Amino acid sequence: MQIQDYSLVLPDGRQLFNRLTAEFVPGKVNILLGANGVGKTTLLDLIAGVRAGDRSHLLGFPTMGHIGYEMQGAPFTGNVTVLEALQMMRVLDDPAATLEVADLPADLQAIAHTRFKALSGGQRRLVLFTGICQLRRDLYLFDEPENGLDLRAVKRVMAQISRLASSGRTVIMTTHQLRALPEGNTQVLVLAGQCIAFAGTPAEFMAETQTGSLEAAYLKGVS
Ligand SMILES: Nc1ncnc2c1ncn2[C@@H]1O[C@H](COP(=O)(O)OP(=O)(O)OP(=O)(O)O)[C@@H](O)[C@H]1O
Repeated sequence: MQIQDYSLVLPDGRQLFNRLTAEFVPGKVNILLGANGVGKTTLLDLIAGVRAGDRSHLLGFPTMGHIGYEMQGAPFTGNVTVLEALQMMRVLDDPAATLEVADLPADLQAIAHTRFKALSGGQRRLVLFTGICQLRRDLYLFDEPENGLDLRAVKRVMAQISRLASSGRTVIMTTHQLRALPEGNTQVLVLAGQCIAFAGTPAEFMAETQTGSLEAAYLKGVS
């Protein structure tokens, strides 16, 4: 899955991408890093097809119906319960599917009948994440999936993302939290200077920047 030679100028005249080329490795967690405002969400929106753009620069990506995208923000109205929200997402794949409280991850069972308007921000994110993961998709896009989650929830989310990749699905995620990344098969892509400034394994990133941690590599790599 590749983006080739993609340039984008924003409506206010700022150039966001300049001949950006990126390769996302199938069956891996591809972790997109970069400073605030550098264009990570814009790239995910483009891949997902929720942002208009010249798609001739996108090669090998599945079509929209085969992509699961956890965007920032919750797409449900306040009166929908957690169980109803997950049920609604589940029928996207299988109209006859039913969901019981016992089918939910342990951390969501206790709030299964709570309405969205009564959930915390982190709980809303967890519901949305869980709903996306229960869909069978070839490509999953997660935009800062750890955002607002407590440490235990972050571990569950990252473990689930690792499982998606080890089951052969491709994941592209953005994050600002380098201390809690998915384990296993990961590739780091650093978006800086309007293009992908580095792509490789976390170990290669540290070797290239001659640093001993991913945080140090990031700070050196994007400067
Ligand atoms: N609706 C919009 N209209 C105009 N400009 C926008 C819009 N949304 C985003 N931008 C601009 O596009 C640029 C990239 O935004 P984007 O959300 O992709 O960055 P990001 O790398 O995901 O940032 P962050 O890490 O803060 O989430 C920013 O400079 C932002 O000002």
